[in-house]
Amino acid sequence: MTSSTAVSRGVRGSAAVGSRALRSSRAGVRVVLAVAEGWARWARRHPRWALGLAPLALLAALTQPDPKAARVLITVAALPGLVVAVWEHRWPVGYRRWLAGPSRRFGWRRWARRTWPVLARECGLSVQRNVRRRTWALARRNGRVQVSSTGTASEWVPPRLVDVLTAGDTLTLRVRARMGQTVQDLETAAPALAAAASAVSYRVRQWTPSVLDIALVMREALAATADAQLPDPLGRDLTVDTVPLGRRQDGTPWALQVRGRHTLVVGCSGSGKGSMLWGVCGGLAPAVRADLVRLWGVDLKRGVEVLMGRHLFTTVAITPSEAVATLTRLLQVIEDRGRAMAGVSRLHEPRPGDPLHVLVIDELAALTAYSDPDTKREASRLLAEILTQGRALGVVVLACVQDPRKEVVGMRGLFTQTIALRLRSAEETRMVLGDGTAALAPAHRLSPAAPGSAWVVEEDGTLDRVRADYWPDQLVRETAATYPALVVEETTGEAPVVTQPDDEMARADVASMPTTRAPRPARPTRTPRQPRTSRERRPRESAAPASSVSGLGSGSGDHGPEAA
Ligand SMILES: Nc1ncnc2c1ncn2[C@@H]1O[C@H](COP(=O)(O)OP(=O)(O)OP(=O)(O)O)[C@@H](O)[C@H]1O
Repeated sequence: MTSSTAVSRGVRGSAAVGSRALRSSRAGVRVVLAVAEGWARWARRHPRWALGLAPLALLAALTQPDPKAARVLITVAALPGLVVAVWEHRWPVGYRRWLAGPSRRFGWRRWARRTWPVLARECGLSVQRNVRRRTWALARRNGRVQVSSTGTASEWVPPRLVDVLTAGDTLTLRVRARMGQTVQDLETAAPALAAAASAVSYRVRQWTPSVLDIALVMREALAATADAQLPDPLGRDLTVDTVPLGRRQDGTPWALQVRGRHTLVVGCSGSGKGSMLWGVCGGLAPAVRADLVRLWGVDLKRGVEVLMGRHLFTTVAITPSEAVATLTRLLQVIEDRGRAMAGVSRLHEPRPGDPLHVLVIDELAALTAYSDPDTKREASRLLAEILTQGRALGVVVLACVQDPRKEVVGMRGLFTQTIALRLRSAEETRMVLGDGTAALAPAHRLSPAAPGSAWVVEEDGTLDRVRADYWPDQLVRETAATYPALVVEETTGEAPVVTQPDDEMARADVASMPTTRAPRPARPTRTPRQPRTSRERRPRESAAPASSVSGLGSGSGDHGPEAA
């Protein structure tokens, strides 16, 4: 018995010693991990320092008399920082995705949750209330023993922070208005919250009637220029609803709705209107090649901008009379299509041969404000008709202008979406984006160092900051050469000529163009085209436009003469 007890004691004793050793080694591992994590965080914020400290730690270790201490020194002082710094340097994308991004977002969430009571109070969202509190303590009062006592205390009551969400570079505070408060009160405090969080900008979105999302953009994702790429050929779905134009302020892609929208792009000189124009024209290029879209260009600044990608356009007008002829032709298209669609369809569906017509006007003011009175009057009348009737019939307008005043763009209100590039004043921002937007979407404060940046109004009424990708001249030429328009029309308003541009010729032509956007001395002369033989035409693509000489692109399929 004695021996078995001794044995069992011995076993228990050794087990206890073992488990103690295990516990202490686990604790040691936890300490090492905590130190490494702290190190990694520090090293992430200061990668160059971390990298610089590694040789110092190595030096210190080499001069250590005790080799064990030297090893510990190297491990603790240098290794985590070194690993992080090397990771960031060699694999920046993975580093940002797996370490820097999550750790940054974790920090934002923790900061928001911890500081919310103070944040809400300092930003004017909390109220002070007197509350009755019961405290539990034994006390003798008036000869009686009391277990608890009640008293009043004053405390700050913030609105409830329902959730804290992070995605990309955005920290979103989902806040429920407290009793007696409205979401407008929460919205008013958004600039102060953004400033307290050192956010680059913010946007608000009503989640429910009493809950507001305040999205704080914590890092500037739009600082760097991004070059556009040659668009991919059209997919099978043949859709032209939106065109990708660039990035949003949270780093996600930004696409513009084209079909069913008239777009007005406003920005002062050098703000990057060209990026928007080529973003749309270049983005639609594959659809142009499939005759799913036809681009009609009006550029009264001698065609400097639009002629850069001439092959993409069905027609280009560079004089006031040509512009009026172009607008007249488009109105004719609207009338023909309207007749064909009446009672059949209420919204035009583009298809090859029955395309979406996009009128692209580079400087609208040159047509509606600075041309001679007759042209001005006629052009404004025609454009107003196109803007009011064209949308559902598959004729949309994209116009760029520097000055948004009513005397310059009288039909400003007829555009269904606006893009505010850098503007000159808060007043202009209000004119372009609407009342009350100057504070929420300060387009007049966009940096001249970031051309192509703009504020846009989203479908749900929220405002977002975006930046268009840059279209260098070479890319414009290459895109035009790769996807030349199938149908080319003279600007005099004559019947369209269906052509199958010779790709080789187009490329050679493009290669010989000047490399900068220098004004051309004169418009390239074009010899009247001879009708082509049926063998030269593409059977399907040519059939529709050829038969629609007077009704260019007016409905096909279900609702158009081309259906026959
Ligand atoms: N998205 C962009 N990203 C970076 N740089 C850009 C971008 N868009 C334009 N830029 C730069 O800004 C310059 C001016 O752009 P752009 O010619 O498009 O301005 P604009 O608004 O059309 O001016 P203007 O009305 O005087 O013609 C360009 O030469 C280019 O260097």
